[in-house]
Amino acid sequence: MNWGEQVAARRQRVYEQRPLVHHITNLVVTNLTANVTLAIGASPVMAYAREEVADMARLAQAVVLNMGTLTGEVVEAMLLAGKAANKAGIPVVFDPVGAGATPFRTRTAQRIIKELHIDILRGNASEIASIGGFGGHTKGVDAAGAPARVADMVKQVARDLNTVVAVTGATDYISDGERLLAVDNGHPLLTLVTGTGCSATSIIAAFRAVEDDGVTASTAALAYYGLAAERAAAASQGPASFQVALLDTLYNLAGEELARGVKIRAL
Ligand SMILES: Nc1ncnc2c1ncn2[C@@H]1O[C@H](COP(=O)(O)OP(=O)(O)O)[C@@H](O)[C@H]1O
Ligand SMILES: Cc1ncsc1CCOP(=O)(O)O
Ligand SMILES: [Mg+2]
Repeated sequence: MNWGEQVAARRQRVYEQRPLVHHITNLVVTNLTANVTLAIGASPVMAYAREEVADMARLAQAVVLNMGTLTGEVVEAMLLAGKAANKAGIPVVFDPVGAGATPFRTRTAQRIIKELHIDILRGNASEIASIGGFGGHTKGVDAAGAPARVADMVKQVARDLNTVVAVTGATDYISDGERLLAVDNGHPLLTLVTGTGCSATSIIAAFRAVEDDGVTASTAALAYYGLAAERAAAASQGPASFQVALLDTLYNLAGEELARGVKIRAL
């Protein structure tokens, strides 16, 4: 099977299996990421209370931990959910939003990675640079300083942390420390809608729920998402119509059309 066919097959699996994705996410993107998860055929649930996060995580087929609007209570909830998921063998996908911007965020990202088994770490280049000790700085939640050779950094951080790392940007890079893949799909309008990185993480989690290999799941999810963005941009006048078109395109994009449009390179 070529990459295009593999992407279409994973997208079809999500649609058929409708995995439940438990999110502990941020106040900004809660609605968008729930709708993105529904549009691709999966099922979102957002639950934050320390009293229930472990139970909810055990019901899910994947867990998203997203530290976008962090509080002390959210950190405790993420650790409880993550530990329950780890114990039950449910994949955990971590989005370290804003790591490198403040000491609290950087410290929390390190703590989550240390105390939990993270299946996939997805962030922008400066968030991952900060976690991996590659310097750089994060401007709020947006990528700012990052090393020149992002691809090398991704592979090195994946190796150091013994996990799958997916770094997004104009080109996305995915590695488990051995394999290294690049995805060239995407559109600059994605940077003008808040929550599009968080949505990438949600789609990766849904794909990981139906695909045990984290590199394949992340690569397929990002190619599908990036191609949907290209198609949506072609039918949009600006960020607002783009956000609406993106949900519609994610819902409709599948099969041959998806398989033909993906741009994936092995490095
Ligand atoms: N300049 C760009 N051109 C095309 N696609 C992009 C560009 N920048 C980011 N993307 C895409 O936008 C999505 C969100 O990525 P990114 O902006 O890096 O995340 P975050 O919002 O967490 O910083 C990803 O799917 C990525 O491929
Ligand atoms: C703007 C903002 N502030 C805290 S979380 C958040 C959303 C970040 O979403 P994304 O990383 O997907 O752009
Ligand atoms: Mg982000």
